[in-house]
Amino acid sequence: MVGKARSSNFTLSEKLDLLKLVKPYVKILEEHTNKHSVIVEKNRCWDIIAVSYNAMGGDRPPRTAQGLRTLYKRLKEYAKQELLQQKETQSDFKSNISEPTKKVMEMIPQISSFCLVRDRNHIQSANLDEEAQAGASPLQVILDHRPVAITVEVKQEEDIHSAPKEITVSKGQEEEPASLVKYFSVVWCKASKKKHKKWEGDAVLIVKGKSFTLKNLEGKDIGRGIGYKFRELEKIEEGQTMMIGGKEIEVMGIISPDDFSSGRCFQLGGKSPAISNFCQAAKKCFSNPLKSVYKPSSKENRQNSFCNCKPRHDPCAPNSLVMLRPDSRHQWMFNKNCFPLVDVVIDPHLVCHLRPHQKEGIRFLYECVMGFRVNDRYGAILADEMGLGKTIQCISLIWTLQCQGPYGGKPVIKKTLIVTPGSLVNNWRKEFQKWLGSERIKIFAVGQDHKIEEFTKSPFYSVLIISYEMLLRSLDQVKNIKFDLLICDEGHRLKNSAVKTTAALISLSCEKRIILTGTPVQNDLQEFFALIDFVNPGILGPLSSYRKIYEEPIILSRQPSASEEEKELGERRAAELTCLTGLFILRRTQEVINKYLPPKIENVVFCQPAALQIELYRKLLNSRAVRFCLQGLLENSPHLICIGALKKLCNHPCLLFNSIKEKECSSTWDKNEERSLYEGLINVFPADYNPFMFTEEESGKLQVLSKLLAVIRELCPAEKVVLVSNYTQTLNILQEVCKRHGYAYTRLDGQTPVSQRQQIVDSFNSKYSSDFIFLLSSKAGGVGLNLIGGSHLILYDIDWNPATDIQAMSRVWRDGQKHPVHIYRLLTTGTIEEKIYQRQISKQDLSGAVVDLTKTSEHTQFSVEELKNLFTLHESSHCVTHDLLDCECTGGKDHTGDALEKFPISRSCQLGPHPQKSHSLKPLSMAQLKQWKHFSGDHLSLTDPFLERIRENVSFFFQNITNQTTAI
Ligand SMILES: Nc1ncnc2c1ncn2[C@@H]1O[C@H](COP(=O)(O)OP(=O)(O)OP(=O)(O)O)[C@@H](O)[C@H]1O
Ligand SMILES: [Mg+2]
Repeated sequence: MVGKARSSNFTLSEKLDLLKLVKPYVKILEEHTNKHSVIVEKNRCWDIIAVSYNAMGGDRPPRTAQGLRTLYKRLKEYAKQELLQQKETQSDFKSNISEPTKKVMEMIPQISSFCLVRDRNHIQSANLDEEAQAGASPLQVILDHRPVAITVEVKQEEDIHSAPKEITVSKGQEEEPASLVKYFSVVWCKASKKKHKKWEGDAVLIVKGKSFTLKNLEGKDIGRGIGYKFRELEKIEEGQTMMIGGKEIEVMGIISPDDFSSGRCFQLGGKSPAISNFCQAAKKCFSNPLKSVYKPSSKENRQNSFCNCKPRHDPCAPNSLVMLRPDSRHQWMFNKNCFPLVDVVIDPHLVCHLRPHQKEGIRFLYECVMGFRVNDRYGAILADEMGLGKTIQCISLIWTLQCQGPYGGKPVIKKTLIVTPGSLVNNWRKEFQKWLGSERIKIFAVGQDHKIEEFTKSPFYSVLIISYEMLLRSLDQVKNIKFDLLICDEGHRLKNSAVKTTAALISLSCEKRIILTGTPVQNDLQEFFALIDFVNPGILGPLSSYRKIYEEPIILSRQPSASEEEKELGERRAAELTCLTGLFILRRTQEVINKYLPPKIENVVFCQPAALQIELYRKLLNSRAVRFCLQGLLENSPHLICIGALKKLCNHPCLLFNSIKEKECSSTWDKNEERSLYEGLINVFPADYNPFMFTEEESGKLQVLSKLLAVIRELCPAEKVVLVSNYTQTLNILQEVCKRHGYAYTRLDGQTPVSQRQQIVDSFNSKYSSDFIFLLSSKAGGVGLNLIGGSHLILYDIDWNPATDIQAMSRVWRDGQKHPVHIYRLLTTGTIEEKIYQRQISKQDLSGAVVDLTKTSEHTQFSVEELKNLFTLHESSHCVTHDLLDCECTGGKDHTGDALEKFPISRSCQLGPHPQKSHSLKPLSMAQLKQWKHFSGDHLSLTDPFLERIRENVSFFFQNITNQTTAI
């Protein structure tokens, strides 16, 4: 398929592809061949090459069509030689070719590979691999598919520069046109009479009726005008040069509405990543085309290298997991020494343990880091939901790349760096040992007794595991080690490129980068950019253009006031962004492993507040501080102090008592906002109140908890409980309860030394452990932990951020869990806790609010209306959340609501509407909650023995069972 037939019908994308294709040729030819300044007029495709080059070049545009033709001839010659070469593989034909030509040739795979990517995505789907396999040389295939062989008609330079016509402003007589919108790709410069224009850049011209907008390729408006003669605007066509709004423009092509609304016309622009990276890639190609793939030394005998070209494991064995073979483009770039292709096969020792989604995940990671998926990009984001085994997928990848490779079987990597939260360093080490034993691979986990120097000195270790904190401290040492693969576990923390950790990781030169995260990465478009830019630097262009092209239209389209047009544009841009990034992001939901897991019984338990709590609550709501807040006097954020106090009270009144006493003693008490909140509150407590002698009866939730622990102990004596709170002080109270009841416990919170964390986890998970309770501060160290020793998890308090709670709840229901899992989420009826829960499940749906693991309630913004709602106590309701569901049941019998949806289904992802899956770990929505079984505490026959025993203090339950077939 030589491109003749397509010469006159090129889309903008194709033209720009072509520009990228030819630009380096022009440059090189300009340096090394005779310069013939010939203007190409008729064929706009060639023209755009010359013009755009001109826009980037010096004063006098080269416009060297002749040079291009010479180049094309050379390419053809080269192709011929290449074919000959297939017959005489031993001789090194390249040595006969002159230096500049050689350079051009070396660039061919880079250039054409770029075209392949674009072809696949946007232009056509030429099956190059198939043709390559059918015997054509890679180069021949590439040449045949590139739109290079087009007819060139040459005109004299003088012909082209007729004076541009000025588009005239309408005198107001014209009738209003139909608002058809047209888009054009143009080059522009300031108006001048010079013959040889110095084009200043590419742009997109949008013409609508009598008005126009000119946007540069970063999406910024650089010109606007209204009141033009629409008949003239309507007539604009390809090739036309004109003056508009004080700028001279030349129309290079028509942009389809589709290319505009997807934003594709901007991606391919002059300063866009595509070009700059392409140029970089071309440069790199001259220096070291093999990159980190094994490169034989010049002395190395090819014969020798061929010795180990058998696959390490049998690719034909039943159940073998064989990786994708590199395509012709990849071979061309990375197998310059023509090593034989060897199948990369995952070690069967691992494969026998892998779940199907994990096999798919390994294939995905392999293709990303090898650069199979996106040309010259080696990054990936594995965003599987929590507990899906991201660790084993990475271990399989590391082990494979370290021992194998597609070219002559040579290993692709030598050293891997794994950066992870401190509490997971040892978990990684253990997982390596679990899946590979201690002989196959030598792992070094940096810790107090294991200094990084040991790793540097020893040739045995190939994997370094280090915490984010330690990485910062020993960055200089880490930088001195050459790592070929970098894995960032719980990598959503890299979402802010300004933070030190991200900057440190960016400074490592490793190209193959993987981010692992169980938290959705698409909640916030800027954070999304940071993560993408980390794994595949520059792929979305500079942040400024990303904002204009994607973020702004997408966010605008989500505003309630968005016009149909804005909505459509936003959706298209979101779809395009998903499509662009989807090649290297993989996310699977919990559903894929549900079938391997025991049942999960999830309960939301609404606990009646104790009398003392109600009294204190009323008093707090009547305080001056709360009244100020409701008047909108929110300077110094007094509302956050009020919220904090109410939350403490819900956990236990003694926490509030402690706070008041603490403040009373502090020197700033008089000036403190807290004074207006706490005034008179101490009198509500009994005169001899001693917070250390707190009782369970003083807190509704504590009463329920205490009963719950007793019934678990009684009904399932062999099972254990994970008890979660986000507050250390609350954990102290829970710990005291354990002591009082004689329950053996262990505890992990922010203060637990990193070196001890894994030991604590292991000991709890061990069947020999006598611990009944694991006290966990979820925020301080919950991420990534496996607490499968526990089969009951109680969430004592609620966080604003649903992700924090989901993180905590995912610790027990995961691979390896033997018992049915019971999850209890305790909320105090009618209080702020219910409101936070509602906000988690409904408010965030409506606003599309962004959740952030690192942000605390201190960052939460509220309107006065919202504060009014937060600062209301609903004393007479059994469950305000149920009241909001619009459910006609009275809670008197088991009820599963109908599908009536008052609230929209949760959408945690900003990149387009995704259907909510019931078992995925996304925050629950109101509509889904309504589907849960629900009943009031005085319901007559509770079938759940655990709930039966705690009902006395409970006003309402919601229950949902996953994997019900085998439940309880
Ligand atoms: N194929 C498997 N067979 C048995 N157990 C498995 C398998 N895959 C993973 N596991 C176990 O499942 C548990 C969870 O795996 P892992 O810690 O890798 O999850 P994750 O995806 O990293 O979750 P998180 O996002 O919470 O960190 C681990 O104990 C792991 O050993
Ligand atoms: Mg993990």
